[in-house]
Amino acid sequence: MRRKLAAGNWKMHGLLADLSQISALNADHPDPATDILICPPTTLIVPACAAINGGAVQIGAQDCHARASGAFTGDLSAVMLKDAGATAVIVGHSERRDAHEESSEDVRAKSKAAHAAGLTAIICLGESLAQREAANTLDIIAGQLSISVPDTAVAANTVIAYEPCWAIGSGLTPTPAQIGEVHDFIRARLTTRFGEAEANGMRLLYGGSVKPGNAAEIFEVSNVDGALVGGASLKAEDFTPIINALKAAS
Ligand SMILES: O=C[C@H](O)COP(=O)(O)O
Repeated sequence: MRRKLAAGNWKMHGLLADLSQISALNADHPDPATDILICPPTTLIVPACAAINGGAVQIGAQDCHARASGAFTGDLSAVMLKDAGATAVIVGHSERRDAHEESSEDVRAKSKAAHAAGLTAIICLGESLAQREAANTLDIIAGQLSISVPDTAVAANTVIAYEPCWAIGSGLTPTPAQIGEVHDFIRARLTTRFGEAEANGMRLLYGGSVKPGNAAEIFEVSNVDGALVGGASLKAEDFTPIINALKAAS
């Protein structure tokens, strides 16, 4: 049985004063039936780990460099993120694929670096609106999946997040049938590549405008093992109902 995962991606939001939101989540979910992960901006990883103080909430990062160290001004390696207290790192988010022109080859290299550092890689995939309207969604997902996921992936170190670009921050969400189609497809592809035992253990998250009001319906969809949540993860009062909906679906 896969453990459910509620992951929050704070993106470029959050100051020291906002650590109180992480403390509140930590206090409200002392022994979660689901895994809870917050990926704050990198500046908050160390103080967030201190705020959690051994509690159940885990702290992750939003990106890493593919190399462990070197002359890469402004970059951070997976080894550094692990050293700071992160347990996971998001790679291949569409905002990085778009704004930083990251390719699926880049994402694979970053995922490999995450694995080598002992971090869980949360590998993001998703189609644009034009690609969905052209009925190319599954082809796009197949291509991103096969290139972005490295051979070092196993159930214990890899999470796949399906995030349709057009659903991110837009208030739009695919129908449950559309989400289920993509998640079932991803599971089948992972099974072909990694074998049933390993693929069955890999968690698949849905991301894109998950809110307290639609979370329960999304978590009923087959092969949805949790969510990667942006805006609604910033406040504990918004994220907690999503976590509770996930627990209820477990
Ligand atoms: O990583 C999170 C996703 O981009 C979803 O963001 P959102 O929940 O604000 O739509």
